[in-house]
Amino acid sequence: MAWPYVADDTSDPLLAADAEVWQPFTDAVRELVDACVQSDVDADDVRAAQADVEAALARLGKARLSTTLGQSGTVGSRRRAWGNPVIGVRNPIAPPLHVDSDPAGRAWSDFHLGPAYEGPPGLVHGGVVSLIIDQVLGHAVGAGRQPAMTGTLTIRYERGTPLGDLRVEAWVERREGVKIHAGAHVLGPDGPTAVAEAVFIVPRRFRDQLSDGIGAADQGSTQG
Ligand SMILES: CCCCC/C=C\C/C=C\C/C=C\C/C=C\CCCC(=O)SCCNC(=O)CCNC(=O)[C@H](O)C(C)(C)COP(=O)(O)OP(=O)(O)OC[C@H]1O[C@@H](n2cnc3c(N)ncnc32)[C@H](O)[C@@H]1OP(=O)(O)O
Repeated sequence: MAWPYVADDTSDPLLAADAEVWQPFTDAVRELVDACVQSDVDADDVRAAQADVEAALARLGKARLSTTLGQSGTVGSRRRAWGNPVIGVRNPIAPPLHVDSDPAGRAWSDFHLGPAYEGPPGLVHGGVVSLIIDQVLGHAVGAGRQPAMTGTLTIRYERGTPLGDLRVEAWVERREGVKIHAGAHVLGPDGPTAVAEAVFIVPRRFRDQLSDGIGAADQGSTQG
């Protein structure tokens, strides 16, 4: 199977200009989602707001991409992740996270989760915790420029993760051929709330393209 992205020739300045248009719009839709789960207005206001949203939908629906955003972007550019549900600049489902990483295989992010991510009362939905951990693990593994996918992800929920300000950290522990073992945790105000172990796999279809790095000596723990 070929590389899953359809590269285009959009320049970085054009992408940046595009992001400046879409970022504020996405932020506004995200606020709309928050209003949807928290507003306490009466039925007339809800119906009027619905008509406004339907008008916006009609305007946006005038043109549509023929592929998903993830497929249509240029490899190596920010656009590839614009639809991503954790970091995507065009996805209001994304909190969004800004993830930092280093070449040693560490990744981390300080982020905020509001009521749209609630599971148990006042706490983050466990699936959302998993979503965020998976993404940031992907950055830790991807920092070594390995095209790897999550093979197995095990999460131990130590205690409820409170809505609000949180931090996630992930690290590559070791490599065994095409398998990359990594760890992660989510930190709340009282310490770790969820601790994860993962095995990422360099998919069969990418192995031939990767002669460097794969099967290299163990990297050792890089937990910060
Ligand atoms: C893929 C394109 C990625 C390109 C990325 C490029 C650069 C990266 C840069 C930045 C990245 C930044 C952020 C990343 C963003 C987000 C991260 C989110 C990650 C995800 O959200 S990703 C979606 C969920 N993920 C899946 O959708 C996987 C579905 N699945 C498969 O696509 C296959 O199933 C696969 C590939 C897993 C294996 O298939 P395969 O054919 O390549 O494997 P094969 O049989 O050859 O096994 C070889 C050795 O791996 C062992 N092994 C096999 N499977 C295993 C498993 N599941 N767990 C543990 N070990 C496993 C065997 O036991 C054997 O081990 P041994 O050699 O010791 O016997």
